[in-house]
Amino acid sequence: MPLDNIRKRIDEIDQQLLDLLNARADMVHEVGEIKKKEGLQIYAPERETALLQRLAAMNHGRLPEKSIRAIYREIMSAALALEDNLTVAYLGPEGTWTHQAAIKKFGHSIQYTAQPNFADVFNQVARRKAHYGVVPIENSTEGAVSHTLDLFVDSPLQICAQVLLRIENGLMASIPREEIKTLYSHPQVFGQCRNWILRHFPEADLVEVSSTTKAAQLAADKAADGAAALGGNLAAELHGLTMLEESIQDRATNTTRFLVIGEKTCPATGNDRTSILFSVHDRPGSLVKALQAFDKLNVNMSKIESRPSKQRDWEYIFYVDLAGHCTDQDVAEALDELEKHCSLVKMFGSYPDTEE
Ligand SMILES: O=C(O)C(=O)C[C@]1(C(=O)O)C=C[C@@H](O)C=C1
Repeated sequence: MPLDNIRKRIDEIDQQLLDLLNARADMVHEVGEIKKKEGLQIYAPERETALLQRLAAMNHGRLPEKSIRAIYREIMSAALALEDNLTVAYLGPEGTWTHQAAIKKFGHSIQYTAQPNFADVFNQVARRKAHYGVVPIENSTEGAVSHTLDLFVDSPLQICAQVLLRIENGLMASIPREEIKTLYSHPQVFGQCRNWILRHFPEADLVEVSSTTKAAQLAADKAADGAAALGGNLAAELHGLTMLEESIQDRATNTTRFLVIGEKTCPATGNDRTSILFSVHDRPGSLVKALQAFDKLNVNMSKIESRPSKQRDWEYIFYVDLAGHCTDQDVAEALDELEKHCSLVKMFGSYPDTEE
């Protein structure tokens, strides 16, 4: 077919697509009205998971699953913006990895509000200034983000979804590599790039700052003093820096898991994860007995962390992730059993155990 004819055909298909997208938007508007009337959550991760799985199974065309997911992420983002002026708080400033994780989960049509620290992300959601919040919880190289864990102890908020993001850090600056004397970055990023720093900049001063975007800003402002930053592409772009070296993290698969927090948790999808915290009585064997609850009911524990309780010295809170949903019979029974051995048990969410 000649090029002009093909383009004419594309124009016709686009017209059909647009009509269909608007027909979908009409239905989404109705869903929004029902949700408002019945006080249901606007964001429905369980529905999104089912929809994406169904589309992947149905798709026999030329488009790869990755592209279908990206297109539908934006279609659902537009839907969320239509149903309500959906607002998501994240650990800012703009350009941080958390910002990128939030966009990966909620797309470009909704509103975002950058917060200066973790506590403010929780507060914005608890005070209903934002519908949801996005915070990092653990990195595959550096481990737990303890600040986030601590905030769950007293928070009424629940986890409703997770996002996994591959973290590719680079060296960015506006000066040549030989002039670099100081490296700015977030402590987690220094941890993720520890060996690379030792190999390439053993003499440099390392200065920890609150975010990679802040680090990029300082690298731009203090270039004359030999400043550079470690962080992602978006932070470099925002502050007009050049990426002098990409992908400098010690592990190529370096990934951070982020959580979406809101007022309610998510219904079961068949592939879920449940996050709880507990503390045990100060008696011999009590931690072992508590953990045996999971073994007894054959519930897989995918993670355990401990943090000081901050109530009494040498008293700890344990954070555990379980495979399954809190409404699954085995998980529910294991939690009942756990309660018998603990001074405190708190469930803070069951959500789809997505791989991205
Ligand atoms: O089905 C819903 O509950 C909707 O709100 C619609 C829709 C969609 O676009 O399909 C939009 C957002 C939700 O997170 C899930 C699905």
